[in-house]
Amino acid sequence: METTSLEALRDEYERLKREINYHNYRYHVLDSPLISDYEFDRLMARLREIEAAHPDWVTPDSPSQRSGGPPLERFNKVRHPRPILSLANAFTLDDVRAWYERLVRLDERVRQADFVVEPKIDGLTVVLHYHNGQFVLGATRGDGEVGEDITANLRTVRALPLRIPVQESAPKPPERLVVRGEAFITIKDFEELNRRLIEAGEKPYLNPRNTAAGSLRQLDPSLTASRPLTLLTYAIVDASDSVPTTQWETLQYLKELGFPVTKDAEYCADLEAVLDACARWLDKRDTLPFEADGIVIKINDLRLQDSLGVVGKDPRGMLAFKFPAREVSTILRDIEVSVGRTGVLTPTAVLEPVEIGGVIVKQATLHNFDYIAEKDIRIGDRVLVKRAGDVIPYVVGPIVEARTGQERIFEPPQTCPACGQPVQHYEGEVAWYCVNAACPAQIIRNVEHFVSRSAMDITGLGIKIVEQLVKKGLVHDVADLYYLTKADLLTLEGFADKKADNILRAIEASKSRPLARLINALGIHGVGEVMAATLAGIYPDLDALSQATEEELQQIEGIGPNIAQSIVDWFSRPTNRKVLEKLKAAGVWPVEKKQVAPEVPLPLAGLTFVVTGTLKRFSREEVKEYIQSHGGKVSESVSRNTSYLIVGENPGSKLERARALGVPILTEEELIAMVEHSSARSQ
Ligand SMILES: NC(=O)c1ccc[n+]([C@@H]2O[C@H](COP(=O)([O-])OP(=O)(O)OC[C@H]3O[C@@H](n4cnc5c(N)ncnc54)[C@H](O)[C@@H]3O)[C@@H](O)[C@H]2O)c1
Ligand SMILES: [Zn+2]
Repeated sequence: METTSLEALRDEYERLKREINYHNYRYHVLDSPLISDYEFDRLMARLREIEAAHPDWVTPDSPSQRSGGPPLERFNKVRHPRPILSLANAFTLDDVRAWYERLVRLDERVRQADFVVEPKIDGLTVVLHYHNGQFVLGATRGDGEVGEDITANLRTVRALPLRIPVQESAPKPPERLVVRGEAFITIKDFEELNRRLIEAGEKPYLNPRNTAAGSLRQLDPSLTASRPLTLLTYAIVDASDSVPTTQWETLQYLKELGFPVTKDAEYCADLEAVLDACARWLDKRDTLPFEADGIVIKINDLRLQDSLGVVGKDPRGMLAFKFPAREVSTILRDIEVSVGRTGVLTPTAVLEPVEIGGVIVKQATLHNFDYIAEKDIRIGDRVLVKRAGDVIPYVVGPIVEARTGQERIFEPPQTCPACGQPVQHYEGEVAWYCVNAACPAQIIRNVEHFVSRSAMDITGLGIKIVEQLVKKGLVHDVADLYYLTKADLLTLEGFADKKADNILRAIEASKSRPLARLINALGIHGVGEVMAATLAGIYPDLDALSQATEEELQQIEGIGPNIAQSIVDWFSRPTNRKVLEKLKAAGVWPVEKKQVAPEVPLPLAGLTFVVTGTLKRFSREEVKEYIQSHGGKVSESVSRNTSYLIVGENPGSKLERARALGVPILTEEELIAMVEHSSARSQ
């Protein structure tokens, strides 16, 4: 090697050591990492590569020679009875085979060895001391030799037995027993914790691991107690009496004593079984209730394992097989907003391209504008991006500690990115909408809805044809359908005389549809079939409807302030008015004879309703307004005072509760029937 490149390598090595030591400090001491574990592991892998080529460069202060971080000053120190070691990593099945081959060369007995594989819980190592069955001391790993005394905090962890054996019938433990385990937060509890924080207007946590670590290292145990920490144990560090000599028996033994032990450990008779388990676990990882970053492969015979010794901080007889990365950090360059087919504005993260689990990711979802605000995600932030299974990559949140001050707060746009028209927000909904009937981003869907069975019912105009019409520029809004000529249609793929004639005839026939269908066909937010029929019963034509005020509309049964606002807003938009003019000019202008609505007592007066699941004819907002306008009350939760539960598709836990309380259950059809029946009766 030339001297210059050797010097450069040496520089890189020194730089890496500094960088890794800094990230170790952020992760282990501050519980506040700046990069993802995946990126950290890559730095470590590079360091090891250099050290393998230049063993003479390695000094005791190299991160490869140390485990964890030094204990914090504010805690009492605990010297571990034996070093609390780390694990070497494998990223491929070949790495696992190579590990095995190395061991066999070192000790022939490994050829006969059996193994245990366990999920590698992404939490915090804890070392638990028991004296005469009493929990007397609990420590963090610290630097592997000396940890922090967090006994008071660990006492608040419910899964930790304060006295063993938990069951009288179990064997009596040795007088002194030191057990190693992992403290962590389950994915479900973590999400629940974040949900509560967001509700309270506080900032959510970024990941379960650092939340668990931070929670256990609080000076105030009552803070720890308020966090949903749990525990799994997997090893005996030290004992004053004889204890099992295999890993498999150790797990059974710990369980007998009353310690929490994973249900997912597997016994493997040989290397083939281990490799098979590694492959299976790549899918199985998602079934775990906690985050796991891999599985740990352990030689079952603990004496053999011990005799193989340690390299740096890693015992030779164990290996971590790491799952492909799912979370990587990168820079959020920009936030782009697009409008979907339903008119919903959706923000997308434009990322500095980054590899996650073998795929280059350049974009990720940010869900909606509320999400960006709740997580305080800013343009220019270093963000964590997650890509798991088939899920579209999404931004987990910003790494606030990495901010430079150059980040920009994102403001949701006031206008639609596709058509430039002002966007609309509805009370109680997260989304922002473009409600322009001529918005190019929504035209295909608008036309599809317009021609559908429950709207203008234009038979033969399927999705493929609608797409062609829009793409060829023959249709810019729904009114254009009535200006199509036979010549236009014949330019479409697969069209001959007869097909064109049929479609023109169907379009012509739709002109005589009743007003209710036309109102439904316009696709006004919050106005479905039921509401359209109500409106058509009151207003003779679209001119009359377009002049209705919000106050006036709110007098109508089934219409509350949101839908009233949505209707008035729709008719006030110049682009939508133009569509109406074109419809009128084409003769699509049904007129209803006006009925005089008699005074009727409200049919749902005195009743309280709760709704669960997705309804077919109403949105949540609509059904609420429908019930309220008919005199009923709507409540969020089922109680003894609930008169009826309205059930849609995929109902939630409210259904079980209603059944338990004997609350009668209705479908939405039954609700409508109830209203109409009692209206008819009272007339
Ligand atoms: N993002 C960062 O800046 C940063 C910095 C430092 C370290 N890290 C991360 O921290 C980890 C390195 O820490 P490490 O030295 O503890 O190594 P490790 O996490 O790779 O492996 C060892 C640890 O695995 C845990 N473990 C979980 N389940 C186990 C089981 N069933 N059997 C045995 N052990 C089990 C133990 O706590 C043990 O300490 C890596 O994941 C690394 O990416 C990240
Ligand atoms: Zn638009």
